[in-house]
Amino acid sequence: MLEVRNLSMRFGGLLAVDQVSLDVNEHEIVSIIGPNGAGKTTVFNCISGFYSPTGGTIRFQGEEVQGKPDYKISRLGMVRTFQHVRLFNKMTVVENLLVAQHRHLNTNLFSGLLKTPNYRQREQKALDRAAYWLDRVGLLELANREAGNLAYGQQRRLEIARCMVTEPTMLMLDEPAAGLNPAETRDLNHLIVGLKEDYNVSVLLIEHDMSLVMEISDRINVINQGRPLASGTPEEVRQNDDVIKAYLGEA
Ligand SMILES: Nc1ncnc2c1ncn2[C@@H]1O[C@H](COP(=O)(O)OP(=O)(O)OP(=O)(O)O)[C@@H](O)[C@H]1O
Repeated sequence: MLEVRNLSMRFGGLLAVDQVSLDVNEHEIVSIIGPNGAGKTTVFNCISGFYSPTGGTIRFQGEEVQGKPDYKISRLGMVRTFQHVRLFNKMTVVENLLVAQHRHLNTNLFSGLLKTPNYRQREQKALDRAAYWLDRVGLLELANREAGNLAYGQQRRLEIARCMVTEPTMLMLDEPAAGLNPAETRDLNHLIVGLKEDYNVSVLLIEHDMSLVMEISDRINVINQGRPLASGTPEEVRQNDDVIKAYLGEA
């Protein structure tokens, strides 16, 4: 469903991403790993429309999307989280999920002002979806808390719920386990696998926590200094000499 070919991104004199190709098929969890500064987040930013890549093509469900703005890409069904949590801290937990749906649906201003029956119906559906996802990620009891007051692990789950209320077909997670304790990381593992199994979303994941990556990934792409280093199943990548060298070099 996602097909990235020869993706490149140059920032002035720095070639941060150099000819990276990767695929995500339906019903797959695919990870991107690599040492710090390898270019993982830049790849994400190009795919999700935050950057316009300087080279290569990105096809999502057959359509070329490179250079399209992020809101258009998310409406095609590809949504992401960020390395650093980006919630509306002063809004409540449930409001965060309602705003996400409004932005996604491009709600017509006039139908909103006039509160047409159709608008009310959509509002109710948005609320139902928000409640459903809060329950699914274990935050329903905290629906009316300010998002900024949640514990860090809860904020991470809320971010995932915020993606899921828009009913994506592909979820992109940028270091979702960063800052989580081992128990929270285990819960996250179950949550991500559950999203794939129960809602048929494909997942593209950047993650430094190797045990999580190895456990849940169907395939892994390794990049190093912007360039593709290896790809394959967790077992293949684990045994790849270049990968071992790159990681030992970093340590
Ligand atoms: N907007 C930007 N302008 C200039 N350089 C950038 C920009 N974004 C990233 N870079 C550079 O591109 C390179 C790759 O960065 P990137 O954040 O993609 O790496 P990463 O693999 O995600 O790293 P980490 O694991 O530390 O998050 C780095 O050298 C970084 O400094």
